[in-house]
Amino acid sequence: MLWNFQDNFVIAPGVFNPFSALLAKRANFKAIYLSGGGLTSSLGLPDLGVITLDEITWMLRRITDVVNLPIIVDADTGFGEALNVYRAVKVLEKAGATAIHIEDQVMPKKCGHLQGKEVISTKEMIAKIKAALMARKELMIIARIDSRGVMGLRDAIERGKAYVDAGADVIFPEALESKEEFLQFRKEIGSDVKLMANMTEFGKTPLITAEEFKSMGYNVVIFPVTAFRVAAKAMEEAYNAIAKDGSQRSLMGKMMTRREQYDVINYDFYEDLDSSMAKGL
Ligand SMILES: C[C@](O)(C(=O)O)[C@H](CC(=O)O)C(=O)O
Ligand SMILES: [Mg+2]
Repeated sequence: MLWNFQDNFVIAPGVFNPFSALLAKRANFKAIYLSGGGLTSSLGLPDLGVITLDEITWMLRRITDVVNLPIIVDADTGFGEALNVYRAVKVLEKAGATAIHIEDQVMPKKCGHLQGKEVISTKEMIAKIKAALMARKELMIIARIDSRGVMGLRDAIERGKAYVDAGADVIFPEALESKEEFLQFRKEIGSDVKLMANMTEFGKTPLITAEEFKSMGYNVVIFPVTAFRVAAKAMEEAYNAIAKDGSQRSLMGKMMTRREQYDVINYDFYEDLDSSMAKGL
């Protein structure tokens, strides 16, 4: 689905499968974010660039099959060099991505909020951005800068300017460490550049609200792994309770009911379709 930037400010919560995406839509979000961190964890894998283009595309297709919302896709480093970025953009756009972000880390990439990251040169990243622009039809290209934790804020700002000059549609300064840094980044990059912020937990960025990001002039804010982390804790509790009590009695009040679950997946539509088929329509 095409991006509608008319609002000029969008909150995109992270999703990691179609069910989570359906829940985000029911909560009235106008866009969603397919998180590499959430997806890899749900596969029992680390977010170190070990999943393939095919794997994320498969999940993107499953999500866009059932949820009609703009979706930003985490394309990590673009699955290789500029040539791989070119192909990734073709494939992800065809599978329904509205925007993708590619980041300037070397492989193996890491979560942007961890220590020990390394970045590629500005020149190499510009080649990736240009390849992405050549490949896209309408997909938005978000350039993620991972250098704040490696070379400092000044380097991140300079990269931001260079990525804008290369034609990136949106700039994503990763893992800034305070509101002051977000403000300084906005000030120095200029008011006409679209900016995305990442409000992940347990990382380098303190908790900042969407409203605060909006007032600091950011255009998109993602909450990439929040729902996954809450769900993970709830699942852990459920397994432990069953293991301990041999019963789910203590969990009943915490569950989505069967009715609610079926409403999310539009169950009745399929039942009705089946019965009208049986009656010959
Ligand atoms: C935004 C992110 O790229 C993601 O994959 O969701 C991660 C989030 C996280 O690990 O908390 C990131 O690198 O910040
Ligand atoms: Mg990621």
